[in-house]
Amino acid sequence: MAVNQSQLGQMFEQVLHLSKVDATQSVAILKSHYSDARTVQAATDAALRLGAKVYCVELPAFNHPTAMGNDMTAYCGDTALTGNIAAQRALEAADLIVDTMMLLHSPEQEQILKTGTRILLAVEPPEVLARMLPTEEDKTRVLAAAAVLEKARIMTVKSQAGSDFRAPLGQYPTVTEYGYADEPGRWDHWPSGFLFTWPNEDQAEGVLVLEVGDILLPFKSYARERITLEIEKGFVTRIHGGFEAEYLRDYMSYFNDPEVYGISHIGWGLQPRAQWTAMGLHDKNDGMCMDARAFYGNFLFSTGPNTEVGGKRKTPCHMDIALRRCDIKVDDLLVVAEGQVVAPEASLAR
Ligand SMILES: O=c1ccc(O)c[nH]1
Ligand SMILES: [Fe+2]
Repeated sequence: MAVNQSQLGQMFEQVLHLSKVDATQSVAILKSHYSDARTVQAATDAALRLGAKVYCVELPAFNHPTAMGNDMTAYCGDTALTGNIAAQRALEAADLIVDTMMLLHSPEQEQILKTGTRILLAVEPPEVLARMLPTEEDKTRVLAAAAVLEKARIMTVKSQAGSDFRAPLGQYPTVTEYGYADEPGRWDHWPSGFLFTWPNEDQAEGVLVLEVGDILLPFKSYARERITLEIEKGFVTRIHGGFEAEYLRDYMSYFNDPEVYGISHIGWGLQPRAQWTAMGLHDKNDGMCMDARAFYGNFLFSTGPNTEVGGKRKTPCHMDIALRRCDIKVDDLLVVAEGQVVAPEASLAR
């Protein structure tokens, strides 16, 4: 199926309106040659219709010689903006940046946000954007869960498969993603609908067991056999299982950087329109598979960079791993029970 340009333009108008775009605002459309032309056009037309002053910043693509695959989360940190001070200043001048080329997990993104500029990432295929068009109800639910997470001192995750993971919290902030950038200095991603934080440095510990069907990004694969990760002092120390464990070990060791094993963001999915099955219906080059990160009731954990919140780990290897059927507790509150969101009440999808 395909979204027509008129529909896509109307959707962008809705999301940019939620992102507080109006005649008082300037909007920069950040792109590179690989940006989706339909998305760039729709964002530009919508911002103009909302009365904003619109400009485009096009950057020559950046490719690191060691980067593998086309998923934009496969190589994090250095981007087409790295070192391009003039372009960064041009972007910092905007009230809102629609990012169609991916700055996420780069220090430059943090520097731009600190100036008060808002960033909305939109790199998924238009049809995926359409299926998960953000709503104010999404924001209400995600913020309700964030109110619990930001006060928590520990997150624990258990599962029938054998996961038994503990992450002391408090050193890092809670990050929410509800699909639009409506506050000064806010980054968000359309589509999304989940929340996360980072474990205190060097304190996460225990075992995470990927069960058959759990998702590994950027591989864009469903695990077909169990993979067991042992975590000590905030780092993955052992990865065991069969072929898929070997594949994960080999991939991570390729970067030849001990920091790739650090536990990065951890949280859970609250988007009922995101589907666990969606990844199986898309090609690997169709975006970054936000369905996997956002599907309702997942436990999403990740490894590698934590520069997004001022952490010291700037490493290019970023694994996002979504587990089903986990029990997730923040302090003593069970928020997800065997993959079903159970609390807080205001975070439940009706
Ligand atoms: O929306 C996103 C996308 C990727 C990621 O690593 C975090 N959040
Ligand atoms: Fe991630």
